[in-house]
Amino acid sequence: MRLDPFYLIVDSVAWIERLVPLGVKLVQLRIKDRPLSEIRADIRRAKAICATNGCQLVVNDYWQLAIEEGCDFLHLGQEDLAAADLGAIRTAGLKLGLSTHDGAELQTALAADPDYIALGPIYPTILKAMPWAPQGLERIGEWKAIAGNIPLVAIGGLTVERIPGVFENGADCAAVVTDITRNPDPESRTLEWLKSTRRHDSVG
Ligand SMILES: Cc1ncc(COP(=O)(O)OP(=O)(O)O)c(N)n1
Ligand SMILES: Cc1nc(C(=O)O)sc1CCOP(=O)(O)O
Ligand SMILES: [Mg+2]
Repeated sequence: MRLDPFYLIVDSVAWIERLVPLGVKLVQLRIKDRPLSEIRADIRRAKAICATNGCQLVVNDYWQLAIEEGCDFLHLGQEDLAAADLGAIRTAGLKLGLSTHDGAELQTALAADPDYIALGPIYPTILKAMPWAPQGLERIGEWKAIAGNIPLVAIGGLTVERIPGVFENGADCAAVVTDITRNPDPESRTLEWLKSTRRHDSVG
């Protein structure tokens, strides 16, 4: 499966409305701590915006809502995966991306036959507290050698300046939150990400 090399992750549909029309082709809606009714409404709206803009929407965590709302791509962490009904997810035709942070998690992820594997945090992240030390760039190559044809997403502390390193070490895709959402000019930063990642698109 081909994955766009630029993976934007945001915490509201307002960000999707603002940034996806700039040319983003892969976006994750990662909402935390909001009522289910609001998350459902945001998923519905995000789905419509993404369809209009030819962008792949990935829903984080909320696998039942993703099924009920007819979405087609889901991201789960290891704890999410343990609590989810993988059969129901596959029956619904959802593609599935999985987080990994160590070798055991990579084996668990591979056993679930994912559509991509994410490795992180590559660098320190300010988004959330993480028990794992930064993986560093070399770990990307180790993961790619094991993951083979499964697309590999690098995540955690990535910036425009750090893009070349992750692709040179074997990542297929670079995911980002704060380098864009906490930038004083998120639109311009998104355009910089689009420009810098495009040259790493295996399709061209
Ligand atoms: C592309 C991508 N990679 C990793 C994560 C993290 O997922 P998870 O470990 O479940 O943590 P939360 O994002 O749910 O806090 C991700 N969301 N996306
Ligand atoms: C949500 C998330 N998951 C990670 C993992 O390693 O699984 S790192 C991360 C945060 C990514 O945000 P930023 O680009 O701001 O560092
Ligand atoms: Mg999760």
